[in-house]
Amino acid sequence: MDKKGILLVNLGSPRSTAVNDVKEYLDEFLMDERVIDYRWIFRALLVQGIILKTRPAKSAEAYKTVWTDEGSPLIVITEKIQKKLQKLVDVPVEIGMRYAEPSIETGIQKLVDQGISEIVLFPLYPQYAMSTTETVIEKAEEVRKKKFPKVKINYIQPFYNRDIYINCLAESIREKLPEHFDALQFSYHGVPERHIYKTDPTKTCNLNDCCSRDENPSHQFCYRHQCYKTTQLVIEKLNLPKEKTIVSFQSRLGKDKWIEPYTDETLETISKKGVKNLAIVCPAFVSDCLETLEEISVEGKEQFMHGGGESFHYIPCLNDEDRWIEVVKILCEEKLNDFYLV
Ligand SMILES: C=CC1=C(C)c2cc3[nH]c(cc4nc(cc5[nH]c(cc1n2)c(C)c5CCC(=O)O)C(CCC(=O)O)=C4C)c(C)c3C=C
Ligand SMILES: [Fe+2]
Ligand SMILES: [Fe+2]
Repeated sequence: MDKKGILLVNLGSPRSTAVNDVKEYLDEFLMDERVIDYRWIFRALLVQGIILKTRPAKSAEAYKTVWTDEGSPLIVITEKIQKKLQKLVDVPVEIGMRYAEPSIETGIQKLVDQGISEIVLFPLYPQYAMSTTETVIEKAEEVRKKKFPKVKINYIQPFYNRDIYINCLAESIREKLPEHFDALQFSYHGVPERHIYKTDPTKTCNLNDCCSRDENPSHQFCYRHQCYKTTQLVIEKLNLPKEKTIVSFQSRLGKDKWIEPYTDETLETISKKGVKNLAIVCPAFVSDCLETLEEISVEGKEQFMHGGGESFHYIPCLNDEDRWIEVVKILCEEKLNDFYLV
């Protein structure tokens, strides 16, 4: 029988906080046509001609504030997830990053070196976007066809609305919520509006009321809907009144219109609406990273306090919590079993 293995795929981080390493990482990341989706020549002009001239130095400073002795939080946490999962399953588990090292190719190679020919690949993103799940699958397929044509890969689909995930996220939030808070904010990574229009096969999403409708064929590829759905399901589990919750989108880049409302603008203004004590969680990320530890916990806190806020409580990602590892195990096992059905 063919030997099976698991590859956990996360976004990836620079090799170090040196400006040149950050530049190399941003170059690979932003030249991905599913991240900056302009024609190659315009993408190259924007990324190499403008962004990479100034951003690497600024981002390197930001990375220095979150970097640990073991390395980038995102990589270190993904390794911890791998180690804990490995204790629970009887097939080899490796990790791969969409950008930089250890790459998806390195991860598949490590599995192949152990005699594995059937891989369950888990993109560690709850919600679908062309810059999340889609780019991971595209890259893995490119690598598979070029280097490992005999290997079969079974992909785990976005799990933003799965009961086991929602229960896990809700319990994790419940444990970490402070006793008193005026609102719980769900801040998701943003994407340009154009990405959502582009990936909507039904061309019906208007990025407005339709994202919060219960049934709509566009939802399968609508990142904004999936973020709202995760939020709705979690607040139902937590029994929170909807008025005590806020959804927003963070980490804009460039001049395009990104999905709204924007986290930074929300943080600066909500105290005027009576939110003085805020709890905030970032469910687009399963592991803490630059975007949560710096952009939200540090910059976001400053924005909120500057706007008149009184207390700011950041709720960490699921990281390597045991209940989350259990969910990862169940989702992987479903796909491992799929191989037996084919
Ligand atoms: C969680 C899902 C993510 C989506 C969707 C996403 C889209 C997206 N990101 C950029 C630009 C940048 N993102 C950066 C960091 C970053 N992004 C994600 C996740 C998503 N990105 C993570 C987990 C991280 C942190 C990585 C780490 O090492 O900790 C960065 C780099 C940092 C910086 O310079 O600010 C950029 C740039 C775009 C343009 C985009 C959608 C089109
Ligand atoms: Fe990002
Ligand atoms: Fe939508």
